[in-house]
Amino acid sequence: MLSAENISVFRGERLVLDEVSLTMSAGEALLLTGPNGAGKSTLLRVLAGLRRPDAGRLLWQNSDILADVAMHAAHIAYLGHQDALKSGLTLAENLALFARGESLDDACAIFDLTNLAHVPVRLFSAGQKRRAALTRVVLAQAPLWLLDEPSLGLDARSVERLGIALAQHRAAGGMVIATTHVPLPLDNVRHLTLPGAPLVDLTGWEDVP
Ligand SMILES: Nc1ncnc2c1ncn2[C@@H]1O[C@H](COP(=O)(O)OP(=O)(O)OP(=O)(O)O)[C@@H](O)[C@H]1O
Repeated sequence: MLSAENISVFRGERLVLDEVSLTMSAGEALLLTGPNGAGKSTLLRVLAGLRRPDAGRLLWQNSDILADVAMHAAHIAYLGHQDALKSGLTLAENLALFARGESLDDACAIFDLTNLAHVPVRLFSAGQKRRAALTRVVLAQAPLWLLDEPSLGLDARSVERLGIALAQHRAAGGMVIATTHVPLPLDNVRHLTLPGAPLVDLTGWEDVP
């Protein structure tokens, strides 16, 4: 369903991803691992269509994703390091922006946020914000979840809930690609380890958006 072929990305003059390839089919899960700076988040952003690769091909059901990145947005739910919630709005208001007919009460219960439904998100703790952002991922009803360190800041019970959400998504034919530095509650998962640079080489360092 998703295929990435020989993806290369430069940041400044530095080759961050060097001909990375992967394929994903319905129900599969892939963990991206590797040291800090290896390019895991960069690869997720490329797969989300948020960053164009410098070389390589991205295919969704054999169609070129890069030819119509806007259309690809409907296939994915992306969770970055930032939780991308509107801090002045309550949780229910944030979720209402994404709900497609689902009950907001049911949505708030997925990560046990019912008691916070009408609290402005700016008052949430880091873990509560992460749970809210994960709720949004579930509500997106997208076949491909791209999750950058999804368990960051979660307590043990919330990690369990994440495991349930991931399993339900996969059982319904969904796919998951996640970066992580810690074990995630995922059965039957493949791993792709990005090697990272052997040395910190600041030659050619440049701030690139
Ligand atoms: N704005 C930027 N300009 C230039 N290079 C950058 C910029 N942001 C990140 N990089 C470089 O891109 C490389 C890949 O970063 P990326 O965030 O994808 O790594 P990562 O594997 O997700 O790391 P971590 O485990 O720390 O989250 C790093 O070597 C980093 O130095």
